Amino acid sequence: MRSLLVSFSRILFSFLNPHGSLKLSPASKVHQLTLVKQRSSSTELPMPTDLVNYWQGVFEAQGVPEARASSEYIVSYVLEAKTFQSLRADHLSKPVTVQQLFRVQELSAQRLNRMPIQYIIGEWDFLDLTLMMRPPVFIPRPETELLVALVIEEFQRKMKPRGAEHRDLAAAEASQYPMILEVGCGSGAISLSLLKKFPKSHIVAVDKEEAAVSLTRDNAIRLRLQDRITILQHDILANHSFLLHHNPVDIIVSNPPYIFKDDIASLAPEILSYEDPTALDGGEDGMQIITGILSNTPHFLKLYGDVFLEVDPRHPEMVAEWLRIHPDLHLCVIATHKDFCGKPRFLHLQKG
Ligand SMILES: C[S@@+](CC[C@H](N)C(=O)[O-])C[C@H]1O[C@@H](n2cnc3c(N)ncnc32)[C@H](O)[C@@H]1O
Repeated sequence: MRSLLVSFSRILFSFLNPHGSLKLSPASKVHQLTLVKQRSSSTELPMPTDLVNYWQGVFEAQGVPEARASSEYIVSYVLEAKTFQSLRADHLSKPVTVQQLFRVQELSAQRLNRMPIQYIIGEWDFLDLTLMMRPPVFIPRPETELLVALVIEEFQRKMKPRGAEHRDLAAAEASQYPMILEVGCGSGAISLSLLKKFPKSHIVAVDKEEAAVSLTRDNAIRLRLQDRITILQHDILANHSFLLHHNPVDIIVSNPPYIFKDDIASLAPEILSYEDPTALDGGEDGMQIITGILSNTPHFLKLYGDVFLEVDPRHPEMVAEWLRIHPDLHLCVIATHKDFCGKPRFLHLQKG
């Protein structure tokens, strides 16, 4: 019994010191003793639930946000399950292996360095898609799912024209396989979700960054959607010659970089240290890419075409003001939609 305790303590010691420099709080030390006591009577390796509890304690002690969720994601990933809840009973009822224990330690050390969990496990769900994630490409946020839902709603509304709303039959038919341009595709979350929903659509997805273009391409291939998407590395603020080969589109959609320059420094360490600043920084007033997109609508967008944008809650008024001094664009704000927190987050504009 004594040798069992000693060997488990050794394993535990190394797994308690993922950095060597990590200082554990007194609470974690108490937890360490409890864990040894609980497990030493049966086996020298911890059970998955003990491991989750343990790393949750370490993350909490070190001020890592979403400590429980982070710990559960890491342990379930190492045990090859999507979520901790989906782990089968036979997994939960036997101790982890030494390899699994060290893999959890390795990934947890990354989390202690504030790497987002999405980069650690290398994938993330967006609507009904599982997308690969790679730093520094922007990690899709839950509110962007609402942006996609708005685009889908608008398509579906146009597919069922009635009475006075029925502009013309050709437009209604075209809306069944709309041509779409996404500016700033990142991991491909928006474009690929729309392609999945609209099996006849074609999308042109552009991004300034090579890492984003390459990740969108890899995700498109993984989801077998590569035949209906044209992915281009392009800066929307540069000339638009890239679109000379493409017809104007029915829809432009974008979740552009829209953070005000002064707000960038106050973002969480997860974002500041790992995500590409190009994906976030919208310039002094957060409007740089937004106005870049709107200024290009004469070249990109069909008459009666729609623009859907995710923006900062201060932007809807600023965009309306900006459009007042750019009447030549013939764009009008159709609606502003709120996010989960009730903040004005999405703009629907139309050309006509
Ligand atoms: C907030 S991220 C959105 C990514 C993805 N659409 C999503 O919602 O998860 C903004 C994206 O715009 C790209 N971007 C920034 N400036 C750009 C520009 N001038 N032209 C094209 N893309 C740009 C960034 O590289 C980044 O991938």
